[in-house]
This record gives sequence, C-alpha cells and structure tokens, in this order.
Amino acid sequence: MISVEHLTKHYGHFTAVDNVSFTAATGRVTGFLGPNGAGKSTTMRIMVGLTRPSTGHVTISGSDYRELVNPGLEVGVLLDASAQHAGRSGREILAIAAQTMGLPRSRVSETLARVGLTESEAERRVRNYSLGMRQRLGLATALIGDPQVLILDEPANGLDPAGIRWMRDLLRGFADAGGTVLLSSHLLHEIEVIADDIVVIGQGRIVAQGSKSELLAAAGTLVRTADPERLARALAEASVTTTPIDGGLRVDADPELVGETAHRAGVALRELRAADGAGLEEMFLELTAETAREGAAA
Ligand SMILES: Nc1ncnc2c1ncn2[C@@H]1O[C@H](COP(=O)(O)OP(=O)(O)OP(=O)(O)O)[C@@H](O)[C@H]1O
Repeated sequence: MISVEHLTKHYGHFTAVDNVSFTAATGRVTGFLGPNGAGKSTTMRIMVGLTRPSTGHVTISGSDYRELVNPGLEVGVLLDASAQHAGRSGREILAIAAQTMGLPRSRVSETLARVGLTESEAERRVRNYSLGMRQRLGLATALIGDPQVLILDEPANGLDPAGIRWMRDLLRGFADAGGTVLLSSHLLHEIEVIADDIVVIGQGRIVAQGSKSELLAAAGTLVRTADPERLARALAEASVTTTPIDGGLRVDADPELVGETAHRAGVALRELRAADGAGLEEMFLELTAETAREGAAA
C-alpha cells in the first residue's frame, strides 16, 4: 500500500503540489490522472525520495522509501523511460540492475520475456529503441526485483492500443497477485482502460478520487431533445440538477426518472442514456482547458 498524507511542495512562490492525500491500495491498480503540469511527477518523485516535500509525507508498505535497504526488491519505479543509458543494450541495463540488487543473472532473461522484449531486441542499444520498447525495458527494470509495489510515471506513453491492453493485463496480474500499482497518465482513456481506482489531480490539488465504477456511476444521465429548456424547467421543479450540453442536458438523476419527467412535461426525447464516464470526462476537460488557458497566457 502507498499512503500519501498532506503532501505539499512549493517552488519559490509556486505551489506544485497542494495538500495532496490519497492511498493506493494493495491488490488494486490506482490511476493518477491529471493534465500536463498538474503535479503528478512531482508527487511521484517525492514518493521515491528524489524530491523533498515542503510538508507532508509518504509511506510505502509502512516505510519511508529512503529507509529501504534494497529498495528495488520492494518498490519498482519507472519515472522516465528515456532516462536509460542510450549506449547500453537492454540486456546490459537489466544485468546491471540485477547485479545492483544482488539478483541471479537468470532473472534478466525471465524479465525480458515478462515484458515481451525478444532476445534480439535485448541485444540492441537503447538509442535504437522505439518509445514503446523503452517503456517495456523501463517496466522490466521496475519488475526485476520482484517488488510488491510499482510506481510508474506515464508508462503507457508511446504504446499503441495493443500495447496498452498488454500493459493492462500485466498490471492486472501483478495486482491480483497481491501487488500495489500506482500509475500516472494525462489521458483519461488510458486510465479508464487500466485502473481500478482513480485519483484526479489538477493544479496541484486532488479534485476527485474513488473507484472507477463509483466515478463513472456518478455521471448521471445524458438526454437530448428539441426543447432542452422546457425539460430543464420540469426537472428543476422535481429538484433535479441539470447541466446544458450540446443539444441536450446532463442530468444528476437516473434515466428512468428523466424519462418519466419528460413524459409528464410532454417533451419528446431524441436520446436518453446513462452518461457512463461523461461526468469524469467533462471534469477532466475543464481541468485541461484551465491549464491550456494558462499555457496560452504564458
Ligand atoms: N524543479 C522545479 N522547479 C520549479 N517548478 C517546477 C519544478 N518541477 C516541477 N515544477 C512545476 O511544478 C508543476 C507540476 O509539475 P509536474 O511535472 O509534477 O506535473 P505533471 O502533472 O507530472 O505534468 P506532466 O504530465 O506534464 O509531466 C509544473 O508547473 C512544473 O513547471
């Protein structure tokens, strides 16, 4: 388990991480989702002792990362797949990792097979690797010590859709065997595919967290009609909150109630369905738009 408690990081007057608390539970894949610059990497660097927090702290399986004697045996870390020595082959990089952790050399071939790198790919220098191959090698370095916890910053970056499904299955197997996985992404879709639990961060703050099913179920109903204003008035009379969307409404109620209310109000519907994920997507787009505006202003 990873426990993040009231973490704050200031850079001068800028607050990159602002009172962030969450846990990544054992047996679950937790997705850490946020737009560029939201504070994901800073939080993960603090977790593994590379950046000091201004306040707050993180424990991994009850310990501070910096107290671990042989950290690679307990926590597998992938922060930047491009940071691997470009002049070495994949096999050499894994052999060095195995040696540093005091592992038998046989672990190198086993781990290469686990991440789907062939023997001939492993002989190539990393400078000739695609981004997807670097991610697989980075994941291999994280896995080689057979840790219980994985901390992965944007591990799906550069993977094609089949690669993302492959990673989902690998991380699913890891969590089902009792492991803890925390992975970050700036893409909602990746997190939806891979994660069981989701923590959403925007501008250094946690803006939502829960299981994927909870967050998706909270999305309500999508309804389209030629007369959304009239339907919104009828729903408001029933004390139901609505949000206008293109050609209709997002409603904080189940589709049955929306259909009955529309029928009573004499409003013909064009579409009525559970808004799976739409609430999360809207919230995420708002976060992204705010960041994009900041970027434009800068
Ligand atoms: N060493 C530093 N000095 C000053 N500001 C920093 C430093 N490191 C990060 N920041 C700022 O902190 C904010 C959060 O950055 P961080 O890299 O944690 O975001 P992120 O969510 O990982 O984004 P991305 O998806 O782009 O990697 C950004 O505005 C960044 O510019």
